Amino acid sequence: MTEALHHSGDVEGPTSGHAFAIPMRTRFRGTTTRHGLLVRGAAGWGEFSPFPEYPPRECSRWWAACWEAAEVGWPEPLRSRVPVNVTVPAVPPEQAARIVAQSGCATAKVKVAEPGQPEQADRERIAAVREALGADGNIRVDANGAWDVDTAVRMLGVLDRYRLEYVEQPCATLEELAQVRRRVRVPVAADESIRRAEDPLRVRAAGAADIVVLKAQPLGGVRAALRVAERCDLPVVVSSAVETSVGLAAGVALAAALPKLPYACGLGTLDLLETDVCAQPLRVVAGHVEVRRPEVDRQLLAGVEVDPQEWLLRARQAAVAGGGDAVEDGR
Ligand SMILES: O=C(O)CCC(=O)C1=CC=C[C@@H](O)[C@@H]1C(=O)O
Ligand SMILES: [Mg+2]
Repeated sequence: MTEALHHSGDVEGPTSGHAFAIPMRTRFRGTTTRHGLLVRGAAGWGEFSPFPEYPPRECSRWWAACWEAAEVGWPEPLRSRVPVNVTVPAVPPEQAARIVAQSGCATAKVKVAEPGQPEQADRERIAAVREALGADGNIRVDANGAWDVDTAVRMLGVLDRYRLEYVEQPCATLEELAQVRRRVRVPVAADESIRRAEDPLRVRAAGAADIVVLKAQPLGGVRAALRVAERCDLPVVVSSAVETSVGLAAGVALAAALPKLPYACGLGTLDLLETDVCAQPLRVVAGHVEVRRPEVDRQLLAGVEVDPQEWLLRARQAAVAGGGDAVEDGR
């Protein structure tokens, strides 16, 4: 595919691109289809795939990441492969155990506090994951900010019987994270408080986290995420935004460029999608993902392609809302 990214500069966004709709193997983050836009620029393919409810101002960082991938490229890698965790959605215990057993990963990140599910479902899922991982495996849980402080303290007391590596975003606000940190043994990782914040750096001043979750697309690209890591000066873990191999390649480039990688990365999410747009997808092999940049396969893309107009408009609105951040963030 040879077309370049047709755009009137990064401040006005793309005039051409390929929108996709890919079914998911299991419901994750409240959806069963992953949507987004792929654009081809001088440096390669970029993915713009903010979640549907995000407003243009928040999507501006997602556009900056896409622009960096398509027009600028990424920093040189420090490693040739990155360790990854398996991602376990809010599924029944038997299915959770199967996902872990088939993954080849030594670390599992398990969704808990799923809206509409009883607390017992979390206890059963974590018990099954511990059984499947064995005593030496690492288990981290992600509540996506759904608990209040008292519920977080109580639930972490129960779930830590299975020995938790850390809890991701137990509550919604920095203040609540800081309160939970003072009351539980389990380390606290900030995710939404980083990627959805006007100022991701407030997390350190608030004493709200032991660990910072870095997602390349939501933070504005690889270089922007590296700057957040440097300024937060806390241990970091890289995680995806459940992208195709195009978007995942940015997360892999981020994990490859970090000086230290103390935690397995949440970059094994291609398995959540029924299919991909690359003939050599960034799949997990022996608990790792290779550091490389897969090419888009035209036939695979055609199989999931949808009308791009809505997504081109969304990307242009994000670019305008960013007002040129892409240039600053992308270089
Ligand atoms: O970190 C992982 O294991 C996979 C990525 C992942 O869990 C998420 C990706 C994007 C949004 C959320 O649904 C979720 C997260 O909160 O980290
Ligand atoms: Mg999270």
